[in-house]
Amino acid sequence: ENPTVIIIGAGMSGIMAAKTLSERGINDFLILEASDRIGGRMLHTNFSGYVIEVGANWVEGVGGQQENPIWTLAKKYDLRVSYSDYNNISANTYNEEGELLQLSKTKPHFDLADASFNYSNALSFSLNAYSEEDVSIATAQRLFGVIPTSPLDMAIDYFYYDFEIAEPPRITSLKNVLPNPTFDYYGDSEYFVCDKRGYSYLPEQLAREFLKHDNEKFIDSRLKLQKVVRQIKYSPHGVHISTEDNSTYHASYAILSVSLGVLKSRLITFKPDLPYWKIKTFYQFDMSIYTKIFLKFPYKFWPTGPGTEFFLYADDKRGYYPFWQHLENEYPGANILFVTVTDDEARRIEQQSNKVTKEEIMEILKKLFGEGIPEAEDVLVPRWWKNRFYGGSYTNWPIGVSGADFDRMKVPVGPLYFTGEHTSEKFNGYVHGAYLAGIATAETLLDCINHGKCREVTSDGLPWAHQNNSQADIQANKTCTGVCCKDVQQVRL
Ligand SMILES: Cc1cc2nc3c(=O)[nH]c(=O)nc-3n(C[C@H](O)[C@H](O)[C@H](O)COP(=O)(O)OP(=O)(O)OC[C@H]3O[C@@H](n4cnc5c(N)ncnc54)[C@H](O)[C@@H]3O)c2cc1C
Repeated sequence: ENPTVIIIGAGMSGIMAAKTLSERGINDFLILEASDRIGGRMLHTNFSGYVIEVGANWVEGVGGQQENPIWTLAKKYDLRVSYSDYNNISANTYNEEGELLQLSKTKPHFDLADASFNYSNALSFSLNAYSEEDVSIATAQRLFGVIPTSPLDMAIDYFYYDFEIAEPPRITSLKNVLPNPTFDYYGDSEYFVCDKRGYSYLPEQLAREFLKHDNEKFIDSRLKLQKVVRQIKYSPHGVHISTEDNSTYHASYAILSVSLGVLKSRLITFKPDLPYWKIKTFYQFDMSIYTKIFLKFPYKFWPTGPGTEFFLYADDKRGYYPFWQHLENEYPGANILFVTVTDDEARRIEQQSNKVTKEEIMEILKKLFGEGIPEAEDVLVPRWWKNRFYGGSYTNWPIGVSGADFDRMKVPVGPLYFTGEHTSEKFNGYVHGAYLAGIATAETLLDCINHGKCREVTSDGLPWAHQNNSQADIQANKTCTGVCCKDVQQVRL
């Protein structure tokens, strides 16, 4: 039968949207998920006998005044985690020749990066306080007076920025990315998930709270797996959704939780086309690529013990296999290393064979640990960018996108509601962002269904409530930039 709401995607945000609807009395919903599982970018696999996380790995932002809701869940479900201590990275840094650098050599460079980072955070506050225009993080570094150019400084710079946000400082918004609200709100600590059940155990458990299941699997007809949505027809009367296997579904509303990478692609066509302002916003925002390449060796040849978990390699080329981690703390005896690459390097690596990638990696490891090291027995190279259900790893806020632009990301278009990590203004890119976005989008829709409070937008896609303008200002059409405030249309007709 025709449900009230169809939710597209069963990642963290889609599950939270459905759960929120269910808790608030809307039980006639349908979840259409392209893959054969719940969790989306929370994805684990078995690699040489060990469960590793191919997608989201850390609960990020722990130990602050407010508790990260994902940390609350991790505790509730007793998720196995390991504290990530990055403090010793300056003692584990190798130069371009593969030489382990003395702390006395690296410390001044890390101290300078720290000072630059603090300056950039302070500058961001002042830009925000005075509503000044946004600049990139790289511009802040120039204003500070230090631009990382040596291999060592570029590697440290990579560790400070790219390793977290997966894109370089020159394209990242200072105003919206620093200080990172995740650490600002929830605390500085990060915990690495290393649980046999996988990180996706959390969205699965959340789904079990409202979907029928037996011990093994979900048996609720409202969850349909392997349903790839290809077309959405929408009108004031509702939505008609077609999937790749030629099924069609009808509902009054749809919540799209697919990634920004999918929205940028042509996987789903809309009839009529989405408005220009909506599509432009999707294209303006960045879907970054963050790739963890796992390698299994017959024995370990890298340092282990306290303070060795992470190491940095400073190649001449910025971002060339820079950040490494061993899994001895989590899985003693696993003999697994992984290296993280992002952005252009991740894109390049996705397009070459695993054999070539392995050769490139072995060349670096031989430089660091000697020619006598054994060959990797197994290598895993995830391809998030090429995967049509993701089109990248997670979003990053680039310069040139204002808060008003961002509001257009989540604003509904008629009966189509949007959720997902990319719609979380403060926590985009994170699991907790997806979790909170799912709840927020469902609540917006509930306001419309239950109270007739449906979002109004201007013809330019700005939510009507966006500007806290006085009525007089609105009438004088003063404070709306580039948009006529009077030109309001009720999208849900
Ligand atoms: C490599 C990597 C590392 C990360 N590391 C971290 C980390 O350490 N900590 C952290 O907090 N976050 C991390 N993240 C980000 C985090 O995983 C995401 O922010 C979060 O999981 C996104 O959830 P979502 O529900 O918004 O989207 P998704 O998880 O992408 O869910 C969307 C769902 O829609 C489905 N779908 C797509 N297209 C269609 C279609 N046409 N029809 C039907 N269904 C469709 C997808 O299969 C998917 O299940 C990482 C992500 C990646 C990829």
